[in-house]
Amino acid sequence: MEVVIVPDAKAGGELIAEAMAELLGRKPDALLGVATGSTPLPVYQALAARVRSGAVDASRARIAQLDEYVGLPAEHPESYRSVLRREVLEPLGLGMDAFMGPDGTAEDIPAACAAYDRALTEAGGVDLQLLGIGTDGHIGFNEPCSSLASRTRIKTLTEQTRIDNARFFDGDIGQVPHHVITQGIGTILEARHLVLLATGEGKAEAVAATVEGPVAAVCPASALQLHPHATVVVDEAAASELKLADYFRHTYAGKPAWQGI
Ligand SMILES: N[C@@H]1[C@@H](O)[C@H](O)[C@@H](COP(=O)(O)O)O[C@@H]1O
Repeated sequence: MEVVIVPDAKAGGELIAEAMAELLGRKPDALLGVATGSTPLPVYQALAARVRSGAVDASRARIAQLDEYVGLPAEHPESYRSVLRREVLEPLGLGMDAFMGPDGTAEDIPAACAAYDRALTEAGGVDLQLLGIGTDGHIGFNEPCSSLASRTRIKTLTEQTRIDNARFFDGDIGQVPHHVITQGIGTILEARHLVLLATGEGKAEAVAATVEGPVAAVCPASALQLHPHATVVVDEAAASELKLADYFRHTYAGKPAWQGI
């Protein structure tokens, strides 16, 4: 696992957008796995800016969703499908034909989950999966004690995650769904490159457990330690609990620029 400590969220966004740009340069129809939440927004903004300036051609990019609320109609402004249309697809100039995601309103949720796992495989697999992290160490919506081998399935949100996400629902926890569909940890680990971005002090403990703790289902993000190409990008605040911060700084500073992340 590589840990890159950047000065701030904007720098993190630029670094990851550059990795996506490089990927699209060598594989124009790359399948980009994207996450919701506030953390990844600087990545999407930086990538969209490169597309607008002509530095990147994203016209053949494909976008795969990580997780979704169960029961919110697709057109609800806070369904993750709507969020990704607004924050990722439209800014990149992509239509919904470039998008794949699980159906949170399906009558048969287990069948919809299995269909999504199959669709990801049939699409050739995710090339680069961008992840955020919950304050409890969740990735996607894989809450603590999720199986590290899990596939896409329905999960129940913890109270803490519903409190954290209430800000997207007028601060009203009553509006935050209890159930979600999420790519499983086993599904996520099949992506070719995992890039986790964490910013702010609120994520420092979860980041330390992810990077320096044991691989344990109680911290789902620690499963990244099992992946051959995982990059954790953190700002100074999110890095503040890392015991090996100086080592990570030193290693990254000595890395040849052509290697990217
Ligand atoms: N399902 C999403 C996660 O994918 C995201 O990583 C997390 C953190 O969000 P934020 O980046 O806003 O802190 O929120 C939600 O729970």
